[in-house]
Parts: sequence; C-alpha cells; structure tokens
Amino acid sequence: MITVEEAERIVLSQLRDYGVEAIGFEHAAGRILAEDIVADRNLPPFNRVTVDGIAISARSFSSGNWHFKIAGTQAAGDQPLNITAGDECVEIMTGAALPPSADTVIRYEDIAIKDGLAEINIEDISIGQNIHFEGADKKRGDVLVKAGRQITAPIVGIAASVGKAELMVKKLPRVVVITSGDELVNVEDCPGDYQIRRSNNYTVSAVLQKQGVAVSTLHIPDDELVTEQVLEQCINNYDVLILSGGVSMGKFDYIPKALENLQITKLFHKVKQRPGKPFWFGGHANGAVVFAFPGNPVATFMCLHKYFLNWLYAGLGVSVTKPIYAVLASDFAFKPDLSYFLQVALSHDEQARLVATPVEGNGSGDFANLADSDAFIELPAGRDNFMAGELFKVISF
Ligand SMILES: Nc1nc2c(c(=O)[nH]1)N[C@H]1C(S)=C(S)[C@@H](COP(=O)(O)OP(=O)(O)OC[C@H]3O[C@@H](n4cnc5c(N)ncnc54)[C@H](O)[C@@H]3O)O[C@H]1N2
Ligand code: MOO
Ligand SMILES: [Mg+2]
Repeated sequence: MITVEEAERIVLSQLRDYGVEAIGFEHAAGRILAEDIVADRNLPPFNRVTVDGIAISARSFSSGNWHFKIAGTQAAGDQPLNITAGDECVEIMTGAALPPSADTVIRYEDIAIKDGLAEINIEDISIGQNIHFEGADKKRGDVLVKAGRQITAPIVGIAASVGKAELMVKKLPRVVVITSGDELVNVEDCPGDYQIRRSNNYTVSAVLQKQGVAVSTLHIPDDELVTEQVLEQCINNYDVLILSGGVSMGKFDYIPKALENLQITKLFHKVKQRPGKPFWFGGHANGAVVFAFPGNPVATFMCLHKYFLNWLYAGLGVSVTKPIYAVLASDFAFKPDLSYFLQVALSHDEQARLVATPVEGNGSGDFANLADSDAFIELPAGRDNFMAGELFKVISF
C-alpha cells in the first residue's frame, strides 16, 4: 500500500491542460485568469476631484484672495469648465474632472457661499489638495492583474473599469460524479428499513460548484454489466470521473474491475490513510482521469479535498500556496500505521494562533459530525501519539 505522499505525487503527475476560453467578466469570479488585464487609460484617467466644493487656483489664494466668484457649477461627468480670472472658482462635485485652470479644491465645509460668492474659512490650503491626479494609481498599458490569478470580486471590478467585457480564463474539466449502491435512494423517496438516502453526490457537487466546476451526476446500481456500460460512456464524454463507493472488498464493489476492463490504467488502489484507504486512482489513454473514492461519506469528502482539489488547482497553474498549519488543542492518539485525517474545529487563541480542536465522531460513516468541523488536520503515519501544542497541516473546507 502506498503512502499519502506517494499518492499525492502520483495524482499530481496526471495534470491536464484543458485550454482557455472567453467568458463574460460578470461570471468570472473564482475562475483562473488566462490573460493579463491591462489599463486602457491612465488611472485615474483625469485629475479626479475627491470632495464636493469649489475648484480654485491656489496662487490666487496665496496672494491674499479669500473671495471667489462662482463662474459655474460642474457635476461629475461634465466637460470641465474654465476659470478665466484669478478670483473665479467653479462649484465642483466629487468625481468631476478638474478644470485645467484650477489646481486646488476646497470642501463645502470650509467655505461659505453668499450672493454668488464663495468665502474661504480656512487658512491652511495646500496646492493640489483634494485631487486624485491622473495616472497616480496606474499608467496606460500597466498590467493591473497578471494572468494566473484566481479572479476575485475586485478583479471583476477592475475588468469592468478597463472595458474587458470578456475575459480569457482557464477552461475547467468536464466532471461527472458517479455514485453507486443499491441501498441508496433518492432524496425525495422514503427509505426502506435497510436503505438510506444518497448524499455523497450532493456533497461533492456542492464543493465543485463552489469552484465553478459544472457537474453532472449519475447513480448506478450494484450491477457489473450496468457499471461497465455507464463507465464506458462516461470515459468517452467527460474529462474527469469522480466516483464514490464500490471500491473496497465487498462482493458488489464492482468499480475497480470495471475500470480496469475499460482499459483505465490503475495508478494506485489503496493508500495508507484513514479515512479513504480504498481510494482507487487511474487514467485512460484518451486523457480522462478517474478518482474513485471510497463510499463512506467522510472518506469521499476528505479525498475530494486532499486529492481532487489539489489536482484541479495544480492543473490550472495556480501556484500552490504555502500549507497552513494549526496548533493541536488537545492530545490525540491514533494507533494504526496510517496517516490520519482528523476532523477539527478551527479557532484563534489569544495569541492569534490557529487552533485545531478535535471533533471526535464515529468514523468515516459519521457524516453528521462534519457539520461541526471546519477542517481536517493531517496526522502523519508512523506515530501513535500527537501532543497538544504540536503543529499539523490543515485542509479546510
Ligand atoms: N473487508 C474490508 N472491508 C472494508 C474495508 C477494508 O479494508 N476491508 N474498507 C472499509 C473502508 S475504509 C471504507 S471507506 C469502505 C469503502 O467502501 P466502498 O468504497 O466499497 O463503498 P460502499 O461499500 O459502496 O459504501 C460504503 C458506505 O458508504 C455509504 N455510501 C456510499 N455511497 C454513498 C452515497 N452516495 N451517499 C451516502 N452514503 C453512501 C454506503 O451506504 C456504505 O455504508 O469500505 C470498508 N469496508
Ligand atoms: O476509508 Mo474508510 O473511510 O477509513 O472507513
Ligand atoms: Mg463496499
């Protein structure tokens, strides 16, 4: 049986490039940018007034002029008005372009207006105040956002501001989630005494939807022939198959055999880990990648985060961020020689350290317990006792 580290290495040796596509910028949040976003104009594109008030020439004020005749009013979006005489000003609004003949803006709070005349009530005025100068932030042609970044809400706004109605993004794989098992009924159905409702497909879909991955879902019965037929279709129609269940040693666990019959190369089956020991991973010559996760809900959920999401992001070229570590809050013992992914609740202590408090449940079938957890921490194989205060890698969800 291979170790978690070997399994990770093998999974990451199967990265695929699905190319790029253009999408509307409004739908691009969460996707990986495949082009630089460049400033089409200086930012700001004109000397932008930052307060509501009057625009004057500072020289006129410093030569002793306290009263300015209001030559006109300029709203944001108006063509700039010109001041022709030194004792003139323009009433001007936040967001307006500063008239070329003015160089300073004074807030309404610092003036009094009477009979078309603005009187300045403060002594301390500096030339250029309350102006956000053209090009102060970025110059035309500057790269505002580099290709390879995951698109955040501010990046959507930046795209809008430079007129990028369409953005090139990394294409995502076409994913199908396949669950199996005759004991599993539809959500709407009333389970018999020996049945349960299927849930793993919904959990997996919810995680993938959060990543922007469109998912199809299928459920197959524990039937060898049907299993092989459905998998064959999926291998030809999807880039990634995520399976849940049917990979252990049961008489009706047909998945590994069916996958191998379909010429999907097994790259490993079984990893020294809990949960998720019977994880099967492989690939087809046509490029399809198969993650067949063990059916116990916590096993499927953990493996999805630990292996599939890492594979997805590495394939999209997102630089793997440094691992996050948390401090174990209390001693924990785990005897089997397996890596153990312990469910934890995360919090911060008074020193602002990330603390992982074990959320003990009843093993990998105890999905209800996941509601009280925020993450797994990875306790390495080869040790039995893990001490409060030690640091362990976190997989948050
Ligand atoms: N003799 C052995 N038996 C088992 C071993 C072993 O090493 N030797 N490993 C155990 C471990 S660990 C796991 S995990 C499970 C994995 O089993 P399968 O991948 O074959 O999954 P199933 O048998 O189909 O189901 C397991 C369990 O999970 C429930 N399940 C499955 N799919 C769903 C779903 N979509 N929604 C909700 N629940 C689901 C299913 O009802 C079972 O209770 O094998 C152990 N056995
Ligand atoms: O893979 Mo299992 O999840 O250890 O029950
Ligand atoms: Mg089984």
